[in-house]
Amino acid sequence: MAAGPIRVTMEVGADGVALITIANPPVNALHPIIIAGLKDKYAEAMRRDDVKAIVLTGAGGKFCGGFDINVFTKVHQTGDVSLMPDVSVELVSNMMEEGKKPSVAAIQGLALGGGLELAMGCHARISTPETQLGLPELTLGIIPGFGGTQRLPRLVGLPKAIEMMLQSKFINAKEGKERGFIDALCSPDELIRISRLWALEIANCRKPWIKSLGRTDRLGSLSEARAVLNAARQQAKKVAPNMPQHQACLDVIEEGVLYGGHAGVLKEAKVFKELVVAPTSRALVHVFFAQRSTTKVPGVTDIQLKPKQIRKVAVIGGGLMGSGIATALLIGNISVVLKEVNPQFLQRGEKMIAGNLEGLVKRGSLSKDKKNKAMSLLKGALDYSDFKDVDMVIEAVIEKVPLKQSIFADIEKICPKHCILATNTSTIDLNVVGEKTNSQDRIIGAHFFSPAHIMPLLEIVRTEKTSPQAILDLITVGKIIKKVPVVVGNCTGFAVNRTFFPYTQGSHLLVSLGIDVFRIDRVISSFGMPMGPFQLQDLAGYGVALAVKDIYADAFGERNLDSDLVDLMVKDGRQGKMNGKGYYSYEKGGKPKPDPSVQHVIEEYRKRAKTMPGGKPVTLTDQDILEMIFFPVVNEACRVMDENVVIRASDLDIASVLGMGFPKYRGGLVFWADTVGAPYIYSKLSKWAETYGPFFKPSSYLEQRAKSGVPLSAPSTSQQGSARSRM
Ligand SMILES: C[C@H](O)CC(=O)SCCNC(=O)CCNC(=O)[C@H](O)C(C)(C)COP(=O)(O)OP(=O)(O)OC[C@H]1O[C@@H](n2cnc3c(N)ncnc32)[C@H](O)[C@@H]1OP(=O)(O)O
Repeated sequence: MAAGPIRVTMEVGADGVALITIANPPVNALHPIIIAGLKDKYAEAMRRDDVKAIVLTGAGGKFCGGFDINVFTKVHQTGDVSLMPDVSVELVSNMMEEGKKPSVAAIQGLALGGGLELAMGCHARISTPETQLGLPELTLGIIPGFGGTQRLPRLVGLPKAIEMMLQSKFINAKEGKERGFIDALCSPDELIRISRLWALEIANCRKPWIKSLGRTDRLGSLSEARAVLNAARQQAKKVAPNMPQHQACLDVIEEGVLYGGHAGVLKEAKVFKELVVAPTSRALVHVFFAQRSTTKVPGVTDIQLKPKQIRKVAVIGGGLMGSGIATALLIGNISVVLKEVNPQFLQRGEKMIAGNLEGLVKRGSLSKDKKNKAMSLLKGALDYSDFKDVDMVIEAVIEKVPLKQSIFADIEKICPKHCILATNTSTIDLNVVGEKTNSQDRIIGAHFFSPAHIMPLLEIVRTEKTSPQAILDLITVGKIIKKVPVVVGNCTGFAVNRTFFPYTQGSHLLVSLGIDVFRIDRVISSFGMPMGPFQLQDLAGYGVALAVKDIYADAFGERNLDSDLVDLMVKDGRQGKMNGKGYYSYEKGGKPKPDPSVQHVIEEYRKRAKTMPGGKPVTLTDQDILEMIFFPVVNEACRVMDENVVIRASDLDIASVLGMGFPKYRGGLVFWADTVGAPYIYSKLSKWAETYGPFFKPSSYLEQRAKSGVPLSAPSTSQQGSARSRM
């Protein structure tokens, strides 16, 4: 047993209770050392005559965050599934549940995944009320592997267990108690004492000695179980069509319903081993760690700076973005001054914020009390008098350079010296925004995605002059308001919009070649994007597309595709979802319907584009369509990495997943591209560049990676001193 922070300890009290404690900060993950320690201590406890009963708990106020996910990464790197220790049968079933002495789980903070499965192998569960309980394994592309698929349905009933596993929904211990899953609730101070007494009561037959796996009372009749499972299968087919773990989890649950818990546990172990090496698990485990590494920023988070407290933020502009940003800050308990130019606009902004908060209450993600508290932190303003003590300003006005420049010149004079001056611009160069100030070190981009109170990504844009303190402070605010911050360099479109500019343009090029708009959308949605590029354009509104057109043309030169499709749409009286008329037609409350009357606009576009070889539509497979849209995006991602706009490739994976809805189960854009392979992408792009022009021309980064066989995601050896670095 390791002597360091990773260890399992056992103390036997005079009462005859052995207290076994898991210690592996920060979440007591079940590292193989912990598993070995648990087996060791359980064996000892069973052997010793002075031990009558066992209490299992976690150190530092947390029970356990589940099996150590780092081990999955090792399995993925080596392909060696034997790195997974046998826990399900050997430890949980044989040593704990079937052990000759009773075990009680003393739960605090969280019991997730393998942690909750250990608790379910105990004969009773005592918990503090707010403890989070859940089996989130499916989010990692696997299923619970320590018996959870069998014990959870037996403890909370089939429908609730399926919801908790398939949707990875947590419940708190209070709800667990109502469902009979948790035996008693108590305060943290009382937890161990009460758990010890409970364990002794079981040992003395004064409380029931319950083995979860043998229970059937909560499973319902066979026909009821079948109906629940079938409904869940249909639902999974709809919401997770490309993810094998959902159907696999239901199959394993069904095995246990039909043939008993033990048979279910055996099938679970087999299926778990198959899934853990499958591509979905590789991708999702990659995303888990990638998401947590975005806030590790060299030169910022590793130089012992302390984040300043941000208590009050001014948001300039109460439009869609400004009010969304204000909403996110208010929910995070940060006071907001919302500044507008006239009372009408201010009122509209305040109304939008109230509406956003109300929407969250309706969805059940915000309590009424919290909504009222949030509203009480909001103050409207028509001038800068309330800016004297703000810690941060976020400007969210329309994308006009002179307007932004004059705002920044004004706020520099009024705000305190420590105040961070942030802009929510999605395209304009930050050096231009701050040109008329002497505060370049405090100027930073806080690029939220719409709707800002819901979308999880916060792109933090730094220039060469932005101070590490300003970056750290914005990262900290981002975390407080539950966003995933990704720090990127300053360039046109920053990381997300720049990488994805060919996404829309590629879809236009395909249309000009004669491919049907709705087929393109279907292919892209079946790949896993939330919607296709045309539906997305309808949703975003054509204003954005028109506003960035010239900016992209200037910045991207010959690889920019000049398309007038949107201009023609506008000329035809279409504004997308906004006026109910785009590529699709929209009725209130209804689903978007492909609009056949858009065809004449498309025909006109094709006539003008003259891209079809010999004037005839080209024939493409669905795979061609997918590749012709995504490979140019990967190509731009290569340039973004080459210029160090992102710190690491995995930041672009997270930005693509959270900012664009790239399917998480494909690991993000660059991870996916590496599974396809740089040589293949390079050869395809080269061929298309010859046929269709420079839009497809491979970047030198892609060419070099394709020829050297080095993955796209591997850090470049010359990264530090790159002359083109944007950091
Ligand atoms: C066989 C079994 O059925 C299989 C399993 O048990 S699979 C594992 C199931 N468990 C999970 O999926 C839980 C994963 N963890 C989480 O959801 C969240 O980390 C949490 C809710 C526990 C805590 O969240 P939060 O407080 O925001 O902290 P967060 O930044 O996520 O995590 C803190 C650190 O713990 C690490 N960590 C959390 N859970 C971990 C785990 N199960 N294994 C390894 N490391 C873990 C994180 O990587 C992070 O490390 P870092 O500081 O070096 O970046």
